[in-house]
Formats: sequence, structure tokens, C-alpha cells
Amino acid sequence: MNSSVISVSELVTMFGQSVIHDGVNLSVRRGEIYGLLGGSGSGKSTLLKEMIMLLRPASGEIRVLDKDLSTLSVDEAAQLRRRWGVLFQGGALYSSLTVEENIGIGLKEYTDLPVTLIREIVQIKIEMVGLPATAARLYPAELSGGMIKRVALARALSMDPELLFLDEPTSGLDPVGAEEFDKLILELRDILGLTIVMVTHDLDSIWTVVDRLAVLGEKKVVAEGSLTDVLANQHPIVGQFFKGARGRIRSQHGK
Ligand SMILES: Nc1ncnc2c1ncn2[C@@H]1O[C@H](COP(=O)(O)OP(=O)(O)OP(=O)(O)O)[C@@H](O)[C@H]1O
Repeated sequence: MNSSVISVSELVTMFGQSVIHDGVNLSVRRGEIYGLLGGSGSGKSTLLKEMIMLLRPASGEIRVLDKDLSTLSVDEAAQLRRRWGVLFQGGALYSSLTVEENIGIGLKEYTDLPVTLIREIVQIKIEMVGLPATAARLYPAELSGGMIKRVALARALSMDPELLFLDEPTSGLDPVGAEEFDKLILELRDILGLTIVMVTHDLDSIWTVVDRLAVLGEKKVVAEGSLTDVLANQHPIVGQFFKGARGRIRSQHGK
């Protein structure tokens, strides 16, 4: 049996005449935290959007949880969407809704659960992401950057997904906040048995939480594997991306 939760084969992405991906191949294994890395404009967010069916590639195949995304009916696509959660850059919370309403929105929309049960599930998710119960009544404008990320994570977890997609989860957080958020991501993966795909620039996150990663460049994946594998890769884009980081990472972590 194929242990890949996501596989991307010969993916081509175009915006008009502009080619963004030209033969991207990668695979994400069950239970791992997989990093999507690459320079600005290398197509990381676009690839993530294709994996969650917000964008359609020009050609190639993306399989998620054993489904070929290009052949799904509307109903099948809706069912598959419920099996993953997404943390968008900046959180993407609804400013007119409370924390409780933001987290419960999927449960309200896609299930027939009674309001009291939704409220209980939301409280559990609030606790799960390390927020105080009293946060439920607050509005996004009343939250710190770190709290917004946690609420967005709680919303992504509201439907008990198997898969989690995170777009720059630690961006905008101070180093302590970023470290705490990384720790939370690791704990949730372990407790909930999640598979996680994250777009990130954060070298500390890459070291701390990522099991395997892909570096995008020249419209392809120029390196894929564990951090050790990728750091050993001689491709100039890998060198550029980790410029100065090899020594820093090793000296910081005693490797
Ligand atoms: N909807 C769109 N229409 C046209 N071009 C787009 C669209 N979305 C992205 N692009 C272009 O595709 C390329 C890849 O963008 P993308 O946001 O995926 O890169 P990225 O690697 O996530 O970059 P960053 O690290 O800066 O967020 C960029 O050149 C961008 O301008």
C-alpha cells in the first residue's frame, strides 16, 4: 500500500503565459510534518492552494488521501475538504464573529450538531490550542497576533481533520511566540496523529518541527528529504536558501 498521504506528479501551473511550476514532484508521508520551502515567488503558496483545491493546475496529478483531485465530483470534493484543516497566512478570521463563532463555523455549516454540542467542541479546541476558556467571547480585534494564530489553528482542527495545511504559521510572531507555536504544532501532531504540510521561511521551525521538506526553485523541486539530506544537496538554490544557516543551525543545536 502507498503510504503517501499526498503525492504530486509532474505538476505544471500557469497564470496566463507565466509558468510557475514546470514538473513538480513530491510526496508527503502519513504522520510527518512536511515543509514547503523556497525563495519568494517560487510558488509555495500556489502549490498549497492546489493541494487544497483552491486552484487547479494546468497539468499533472495531485493525489490527496488516495483521491486524484482532478477527477472528483462536487460531492466527493466536499467530502474530501472535510478531512483537512487549513491555517491561512494571517489567520483569515472573520472580524465580525467572536472566537467561538469563528472556530465553530465549519461545525455549524457542515454538520447537524446541536448548538450546545458545537459550543462544547469549540471549548475543547480552545483548550487544545492553549487559549483560556474566556477567549471564546472575544473578537479578533481584541486578540494578540499569537492568539489569532491559535484561534485559526483551533478552527482548522474543528472538524477533527487527518491533514493540516499551514501557510507561514509562525510569520509575524516574535521568537518566543514562534517557538511556542512550533511546540504546539508538534504536540498536536503527536496527540492527534496528524499529517501536516507547512509553507515556511522560518529556519528555527524547519529545524524544530519539520521531518522532511521540499525546496522549490527553477519551477521544480530542487531538493527533497530530511533536513540533513537537503543540507547535503549541492544545488545552488539550496545553498542560497540556507546561506549562513548551516553553521548556525549546527552550532545552535550541537549537530
Ligand atoms: N492569482 C495569481 N495570478 C497571477 N499570478 C499569480 C497569482 N498567484 C500567484 N501568482 C504568481 O505566482 C508566483 C508564485 O507565487 P506564490 O505566492 O505561490 O509564491 P511563494 O513562493 O508562496 O512566495 P512568497 O514566499 O513570497 O509568499 C509569483 O510570481 C506570483 O506573482
